[in-house]
Amino acid sequence: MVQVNSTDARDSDGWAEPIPTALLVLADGTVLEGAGIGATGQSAGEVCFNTAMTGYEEILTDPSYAGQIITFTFPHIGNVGTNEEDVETINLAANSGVRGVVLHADVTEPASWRATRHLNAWLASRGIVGITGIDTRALTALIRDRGMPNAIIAHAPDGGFDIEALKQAAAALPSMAGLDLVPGVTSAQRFDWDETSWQLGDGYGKRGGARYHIVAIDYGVKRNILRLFADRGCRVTVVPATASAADIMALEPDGVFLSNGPGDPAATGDYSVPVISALLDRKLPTFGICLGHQMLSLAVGAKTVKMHQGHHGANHPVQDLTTGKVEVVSMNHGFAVDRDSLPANAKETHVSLFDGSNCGIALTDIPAFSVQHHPEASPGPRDSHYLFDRFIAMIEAEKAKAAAVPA
Ligand SMILES: NC(=O)CC[C@H](N)C(=O)O
Repeated sequence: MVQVNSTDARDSDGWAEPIPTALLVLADGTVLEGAGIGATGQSAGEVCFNTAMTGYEEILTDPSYAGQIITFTFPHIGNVGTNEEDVETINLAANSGVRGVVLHADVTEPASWRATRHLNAWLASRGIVGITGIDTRALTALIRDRGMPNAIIAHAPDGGFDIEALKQAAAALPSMAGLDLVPGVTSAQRFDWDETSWQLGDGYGKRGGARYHIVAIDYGVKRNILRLFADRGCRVTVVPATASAADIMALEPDGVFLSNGPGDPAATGDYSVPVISALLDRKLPTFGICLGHQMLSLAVGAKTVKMHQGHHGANHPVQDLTTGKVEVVSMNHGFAVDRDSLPANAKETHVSLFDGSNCGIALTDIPAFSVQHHPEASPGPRDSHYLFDRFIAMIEAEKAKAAAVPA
């Protein structure tokens, strides 16, 4: 059984007998014992592993992780504490993302001038249940062998658990396949975004004049995506996932952005595909990231499939087939576009060098492209920032074409 350092209970001989104060109960009945951190209580999700060595706060606030429990393979989670600035979700009031955190070591003490809070207190304040003392290497190996299991994560400081009830609850959890989790994370209202990237000494900035207007459909958007548009002189209007094509066209966008987000892309098809198809008919420049990439692919008739172990990390090699260049990227997805289902007008542009899965498409007859990875790099390497410039260049080219057409 795993080593725990939890409640300091002593038996009659005076020996410390650690009582597990948290459990991770997998759907197959496996019970992993550890010490609770963060919020008390229990929550449920699909367990994935994330190999990123930096950026746990951005990961823990990425709405794409709704419905999932993250096992971090890096051993120093907590080392830079937490702050108010690195939150990625738009929805500050609640934890609309990850359902739980699994660590091997205790939370590392923070050592960063930007830290305002210890990770443990921050997790509790956001209602995120966590467990430490887990053999994360063994859990990662299990996920590699058997795929991402459903689980219940439970934290009770007095160690009082009804293990049979937890096993039953874990076994009864629905598969992530078929789950539409966008309604739980999308914004309720339309809003404007003008914040630009963080600079040492200045913090976040504000956009000056605007060159282009981007309408971003919020399926669970991350802040840094919006900042990278603002950095490039774009006025950004964020609209809820329920916005119609007519609502979006009424805003007169120069380009449309399809955001990242949680859950099974195919389960959103009833509302995402008709809107995206209608926008594609208008030949508006369109750019999608992650869930947005999967939705653009669905809109042109391709299929998505559930992956065995998914891709979650900040160190994944992806090749841009249009230039031949390899970029190291941030990844977070459990579904993938089936390249064999791509129609003739969708060209594969990016491919994962880990497993060969599809990582990007561009349409040949419409100015639209999308990628599976996270070019916003928050967290992660900045190799893929060029995709935002590629999108701006696409908007410019379309404007030049329209201007060249004789009236
Ligand atoms: N980051 C994302 O947008 C994730 C997309 C989708 N929910 C998946 O798991 O594949």
